[in-house]
Amino acid sequence: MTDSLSISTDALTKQYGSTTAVNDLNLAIPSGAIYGFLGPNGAGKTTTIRMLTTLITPTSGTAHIVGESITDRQAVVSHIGYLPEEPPLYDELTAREQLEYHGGLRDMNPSEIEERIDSLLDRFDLTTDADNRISTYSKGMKQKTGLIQALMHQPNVVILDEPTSGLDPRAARTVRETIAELAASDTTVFLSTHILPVVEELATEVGILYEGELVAEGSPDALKERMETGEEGTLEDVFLDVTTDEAHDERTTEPERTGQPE
Ligand SMILES: Nc1ncnc2c1ncn2[C@@H]1O[C@H](COP(=O)(O)OP(=O)(O)OP(=O)(O)O)[C@@H](O)[C@H]1O
Repeated sequence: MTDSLSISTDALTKQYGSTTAVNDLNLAIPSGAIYGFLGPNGAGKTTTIRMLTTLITPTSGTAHIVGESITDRQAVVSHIGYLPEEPPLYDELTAREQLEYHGGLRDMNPSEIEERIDSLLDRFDLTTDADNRISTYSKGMKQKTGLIQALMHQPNVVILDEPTSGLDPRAARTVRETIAELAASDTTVFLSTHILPVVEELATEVGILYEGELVAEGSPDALKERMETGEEGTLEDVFLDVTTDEAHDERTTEPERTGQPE
């Protein structure tokens, strides 16, 4: 069952002491989806991503990436490309060296490494700076290098945390186009961002997390319809509607009400 899904979680939960950062999360994301993962600050998005990328262990529950359990770090890591909020880069290297090093870690062959680096540097307008040290880069240039690093080994699942953060409008557009192309070639994109218009434009499915729980899920259109935001409604309206304590209280009492006659 989980084999047909790119990302699946079953009652995934993470507690830090008395704080439940992620509570009983169930996701079923098919291959080629662009899944917009939303939630206010502290909702549990990064914690979820860190579990999916095997960086932290769940307190309970399970998760699979392309059918591989997150308990099998090596298998999972071979399927994913991950861009965290702060890209993991060595400041003393140049972007080209960093990417060559990463390609080696990913067991890519040298000619494939050079080919992918050249084409991605070109796509993200980084060719002229590729042989300068990362320590001299702007935030946006580091972000682009991190993104190339996440994509260069052509993973099945790409997990992006605020991928357009710090990018100028042209670079941000390139990132959006790249995300759409990845999905068109059946790569699954798990996209966490606070920039809701990007999600509205790209996502096939959206999940909204609030206080560690998934409080709404569906296509952007379906969510807007369900929330009766009206024709002018946006994903932001849906987001603001479901991420309040009042909405949360209503939801938790809802099961008792649904069985009652009107
Ligand atoms: N290492 C940790 N130790 C203790 N508590 C933590 C730790 N990491 C996260 N938390 C707590 O878990 C909850 C979820 O945090 P998380 O970073 O996953 O949220 P987020 O949705 O990614 O937020 P943001 O949008 O601000 O990045 C918060 O209450 C946070 O304080």
